[in-house]
Amino acid sequence: MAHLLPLRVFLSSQTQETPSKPLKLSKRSNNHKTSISTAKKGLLSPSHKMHKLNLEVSPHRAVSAVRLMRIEFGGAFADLLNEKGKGSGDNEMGYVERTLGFRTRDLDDRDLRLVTDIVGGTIRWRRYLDHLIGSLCHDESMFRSMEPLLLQVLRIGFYEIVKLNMPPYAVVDENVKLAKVALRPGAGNMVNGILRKLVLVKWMVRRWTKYLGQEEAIQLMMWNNSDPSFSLRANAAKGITRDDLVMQLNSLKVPHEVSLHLDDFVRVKIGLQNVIRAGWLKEGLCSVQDESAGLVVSVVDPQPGEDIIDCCAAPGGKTLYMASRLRGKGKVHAIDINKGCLRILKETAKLQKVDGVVDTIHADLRTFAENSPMKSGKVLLDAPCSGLGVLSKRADLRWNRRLEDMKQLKNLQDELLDAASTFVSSGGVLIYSTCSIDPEENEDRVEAFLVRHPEFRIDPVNRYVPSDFVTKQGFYFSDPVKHSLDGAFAAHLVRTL
Ligand SMILES: C[S@@+](CC[C@H](N)C(=O)[O-])C[C@H]1O[C@@H](n2cnc3c(N)ncnc32)[C@H](O)[C@@H]1O
Repeated sequence: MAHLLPLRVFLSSQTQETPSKPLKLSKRSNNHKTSISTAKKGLLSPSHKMHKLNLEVSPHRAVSAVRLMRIEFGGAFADLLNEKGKGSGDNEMGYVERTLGFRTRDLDDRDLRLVTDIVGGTIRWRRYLDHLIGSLCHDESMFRSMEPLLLQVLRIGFYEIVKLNMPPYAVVDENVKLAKVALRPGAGNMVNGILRKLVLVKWMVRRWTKYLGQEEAIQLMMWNNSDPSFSLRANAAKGITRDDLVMQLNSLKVPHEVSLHLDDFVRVKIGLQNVIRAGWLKEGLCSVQDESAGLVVSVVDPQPGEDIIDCCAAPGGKTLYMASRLRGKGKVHAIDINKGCLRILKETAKLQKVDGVVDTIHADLRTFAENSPMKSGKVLLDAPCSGLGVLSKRADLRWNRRLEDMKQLKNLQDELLDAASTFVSSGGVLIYSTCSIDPEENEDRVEAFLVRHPEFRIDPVNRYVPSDFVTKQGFYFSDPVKHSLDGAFAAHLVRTL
């Protein structure tokens, strides 16, 4: 990724040659040239006289960037990590000037501590930081072709925000300044764009690293950035089998794999547009549904003749699959607060020929449950959630979700769980599911629910899904990294009284 461009500069730095032409444009240098008179506060030693002094750029960032370049390209590893400034100040500024085209004020003790921390930390976390940076670039080529100094500035900014928890907008401003002065205005704009994206997703990254560890967090980020694959479900209610679907995909020359976990599903990596053009979706012969969602329906295990209450049903992916598994006998009562999405559900049910076994109820589950005498042996609550398990398909969520949303969502999930539980008859089951991979929306919600409702207990899902998807606690969990599917969670809770 980082290339050889600055080698000349570093070799000259390492050998202490007379400063060669710096790596910058003279226009930029002129803008920031400051005479020694600006150093009257005693920050500069006499040897700095007549050099270009920039008092805007933070010294610890300029020095860190240059040390990182020397380490990466000059092999100066051990010395530089230990260089504590004792007698090295002049040398250090010499390197900075030869590389960046300007000096900063000398480093004070705090700056020196920061340099040591940032340089050491950036090296230790480089793989992680680079994945993060790469994941926030437009595309891989942007990252791969990034000039080395720009990449160092970004690594510093990322490390300061993610690992040192420094005030993010100050970090953005300071590193933008450095990139502008040391490279050019366009480089500053690039740093600005990428670091601002990081500010938006920082909380997610920290959370994943906390829950999954560094390696798995990296893999999850890679998954979230990869091209999503889609699954198609053959619609049995219209007499379509998976074999029919496979034949159709073959005739359209769409590469596919049959699902290893669900009889009705086929996975399509590319060519979904061809299927759409062929009109199969419009005719209701199949639907786009991730296998991770299909496996939640397996946890519900709908059987012909059953009455199932689907508490948060719209837009209806799981309702419709459950309905098709009823084989024309029984009912799915689909409740949702969103009238528009419920209307879509109703129309799709008609299209897919399962409208005979679906009825829709437009209501806020919380008030509806207080006044309804409805009871059932199977109740599904597919709760509103952060959607952190489906970021490969819903990239928009990355920029729109806030940490503050999590608290609100958890409260709502608790309220909806309490409401849904009132529908469950004695001996019946409540299935709680999300498309999140966040334990606070999954395991923690179930744990809190069981404290409030000791009349429920966890029934392990081994009977319903392959063992690979069963957690130690007996929950269903689809892990994007492990299963190459969207993230999803489900708990099967039995009412004992
Ligand atoms: C994750 S989505 C459900 C997805 C759906 N089960 C499917 O498979 O297509 C959550 C749904 O909860 C609904 N919802 C949110 N708050 C609600 C409430 N208080 N009462 C009823 N539905 C609610 C939203 O309108 C949204 O459709």
